[in-house]
Amino acid sequence: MLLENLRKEVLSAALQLIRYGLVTLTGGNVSGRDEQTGYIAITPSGMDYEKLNPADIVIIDGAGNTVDGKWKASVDTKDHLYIYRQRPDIQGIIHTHSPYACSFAMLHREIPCCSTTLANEVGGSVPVARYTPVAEAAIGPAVMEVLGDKNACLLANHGVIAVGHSVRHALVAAVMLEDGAKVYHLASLKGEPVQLPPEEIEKARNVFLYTYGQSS
Ligand SMILES: O=C(CO)[C@@H](O)[C@H](O)COP(=O)(O)O
Repeated sequence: MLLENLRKEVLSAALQLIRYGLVTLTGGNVSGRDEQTGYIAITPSGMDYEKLNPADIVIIDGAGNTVDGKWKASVDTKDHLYIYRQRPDIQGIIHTHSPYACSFAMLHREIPCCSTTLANEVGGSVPVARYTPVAEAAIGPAVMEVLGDKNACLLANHGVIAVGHSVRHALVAAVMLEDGAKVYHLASLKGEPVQLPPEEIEKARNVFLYTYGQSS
C-alpha cells in the first residue's frame, strides 16, 4: 500500500482526537506530508474514524489530485495544501473543534500565553484567524495571516488548526492547546491570569522543539 506508515499515523492521530475529546463525530480532519514524494495523506470526508482502515486514508499530490484512495478527501484538503506550501517545516496538520479552544474562537479572542503548556506546544499566545466560510479554500490563507511560525491558531466562529513537524507533533499541539485553553478559562474565573514574558516563552518553546523527549 502506498505510504502505508503515513496512512497509519494519520488514522492513529484521528482516533486519538476522539480519545481526547477534541472532535465530535466527523468534525475535524488530519493530514501528514511525506517528505520524499511531497504527497499528503488525509482523512476522507465525513467518515467515522473508528470505522476506517489505513487504506481509507486518501493520498493526494501537491495539486490536490488523488494519487491513491477510493474516497473523497476532506473538505478542507485545499486548506491543508495551502498551509503545507507556506510552512515547509511542518509535516502534519490537524483541524479540530475542541470545545475550550473553540469557545475563544467564538469570541474572536486570542488566548494569551499564561502557561508553559502554550509556550511549549504553540509557541506563545494562540492567535485568531479571521472568519472564512468552510469548503471554499479560504481557511488556509486566513490561517497563514496569523500563524507565523507558531504551531496552532483558532479559526473565528469555527475551530482550531494545529501543525507540527510530524503528525504526532501536530496531535500533541492540538491536545495541549485544548489543555491550555481549559486552564486559561479556569484561571480567568478566579482572576486575571499572568502572561509569561517573551523570553520565557522562547526558552520554553526551544526546549520542546529541540531537546524534549528522546530527541536531542
Ligand atoms: O469544520 C469543518 C469544515 O471546515 C470540517 O472539520 C468538517 O466538519 C469535517 O470535514 P471533513 O474533513 O470530514 O470533510
